[in-house]
Amino acid sequence: MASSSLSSIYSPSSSFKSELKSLYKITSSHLGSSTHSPNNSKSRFTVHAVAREVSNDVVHKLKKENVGLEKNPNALWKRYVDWLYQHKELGLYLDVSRVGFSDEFIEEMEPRLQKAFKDMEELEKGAIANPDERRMVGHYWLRSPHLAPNSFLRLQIENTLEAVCQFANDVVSGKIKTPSGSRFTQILSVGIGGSALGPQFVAEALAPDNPPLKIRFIDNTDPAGIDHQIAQLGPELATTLVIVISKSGGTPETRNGLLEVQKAFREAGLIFSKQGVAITQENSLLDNTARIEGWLARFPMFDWVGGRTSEMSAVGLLPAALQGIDIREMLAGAASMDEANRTTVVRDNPAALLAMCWYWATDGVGSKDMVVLPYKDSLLLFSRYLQQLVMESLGKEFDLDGNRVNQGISVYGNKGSTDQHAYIQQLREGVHNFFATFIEVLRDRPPGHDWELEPGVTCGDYLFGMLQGTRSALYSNDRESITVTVQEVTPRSVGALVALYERAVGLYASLVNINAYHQPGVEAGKKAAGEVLALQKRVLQVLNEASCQEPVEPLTLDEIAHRCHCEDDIEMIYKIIAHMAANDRALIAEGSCGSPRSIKVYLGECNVDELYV
Ligand SMILES: O=P(O)(O)OC[C@H]1O[C@](O)(CO)[C@@H](O)[C@@H]1O
Repeated sequence: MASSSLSSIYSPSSSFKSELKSLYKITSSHLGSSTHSPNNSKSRFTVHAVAREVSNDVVHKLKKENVGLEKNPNALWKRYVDWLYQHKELGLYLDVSRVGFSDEFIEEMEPRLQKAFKDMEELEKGAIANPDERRMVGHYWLRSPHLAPNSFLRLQIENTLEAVCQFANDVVSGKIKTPSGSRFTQILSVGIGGSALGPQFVAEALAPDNPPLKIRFIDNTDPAGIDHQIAQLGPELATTLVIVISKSGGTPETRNGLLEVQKAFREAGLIFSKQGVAITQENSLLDNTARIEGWLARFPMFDWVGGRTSEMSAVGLLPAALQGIDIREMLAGAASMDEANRTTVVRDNPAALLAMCWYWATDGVGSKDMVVLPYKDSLLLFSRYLQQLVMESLGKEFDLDGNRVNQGISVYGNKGSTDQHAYIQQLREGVHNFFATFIEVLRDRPPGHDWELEPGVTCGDYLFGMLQGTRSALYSNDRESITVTVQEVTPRSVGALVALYERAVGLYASLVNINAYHQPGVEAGKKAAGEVLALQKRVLQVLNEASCQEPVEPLTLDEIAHRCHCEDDIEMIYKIIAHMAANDRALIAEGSCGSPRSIKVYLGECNVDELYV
């Protein structure tokens, strides 16, 4: 695992380090001050107060015995080399040396990790790994179809990939044209959550400067946001391929986005169906709509692929291919990473190393947040992508045995070094409630484009220095970090990163005994939103009746609540009225929204048709 060639790259005695001292306040305040002082209470690794006894008894005990992170440079260098994971073919390294796990902890975790490997093996063989929804979990087959548990699934995957490639080629080459006979120039992707975050991340990371088709996203039900995207397209709406992505085919935000886009098409005199593509489960509402309306194309989303792990399905592959991104390379990178992650030797398994470090750092109960800091602009959206992957997978109320555990790990981050000028101050010196993950990219620019902005120093050297400096600065103050290094941002390395984190999440879920593949908590918010909209309809009906009277009868909030038989919902009724008034859909006859008890409301128009509904 240890690479001798890396030692020169990462040499702790590099003279460049001293030059960095002047670069950044936080960095300069500590570099060189690395004396180990086990009795110094400031450097003690304190156990987070909320660590519970559920699954973290081992880590809790071991951390208490651990008096501080290793600070001796020689011992640290040894730890670095001993634990460095390298995937030669992918050019990917994983450094966990700045996480303070002890040998005893490794020993204690070994059987748990072996159990997690076994769970993963069963999952890959087609076990019902999502017991609540009685579903298989097959995102790993998407990049290795031969591993699918039967030939039907294998063919489904292969045929879909073939269809995606064919369709993308035909659109890019101009064989498939717009109704007016010109080439497609833009993609408008409509989807939310896992049906948006992967494509957004990959577009930002990999789309060339001048892609064959440029991509835009509608990932919300914010009317102003939708208007903005459509306005930005302007006359190019006529050459826009609209890809509507929804696994369930019934997500309200996505449906609204579609209806808004279809309206824009009608107003522009365009035929939506000739430019619309659906990616969804067979026979979903969206699938049936697309089929009945005769959309340009439909691609399947499989029951056994979750939204947040769908980047290697048609969801991620079609938009990527249309932007000229080599999707077979993405798949190959993911497949190689999966292969590496199948070893049961923990040290050689990067996903297991990540899961183990998360367990250590968060006491196995999410007591610390994961701050993800890619030092590369094109990887900006990686942290956002990981936020859903990790939090929707691990944030669970109950474990697999029905115990209330309230698990999860919070994820946030944007990019370095930008964030150094925003919140790194708190990370180094403030509340100690996180561990960091640095994502490092060794290649700064394509070959032949670099130049020295100072003698011997390039712009990329500064970025490198900021990363190394921040890592050191955090560590010297007992803040743990993981570093994932890739040579370059390529389709292959991006595929590998996606696969690495998908597997780490799956293994961690086994360690803490939860179902990573369902999301029951999301339903509560969706249900409540539905109830608000139902209440709004009743309020409108009551207001309409009063507004149709001669003379019009403005109503107080109490009167509205009473007539709706919803006295307990008066606060929500007030919010509905305030929202409608702000959008000129309800008129305030007396008082103002600032003093709820004073207002009297009516509708500007009486709708007789609605009176007896
Ligand atoms: O692809 P769909 O079915 O529209 O769902 C979008 C997102 O909504 C969620 O179901 C959560 O509400 C996510 O898991 C999913 O990625």
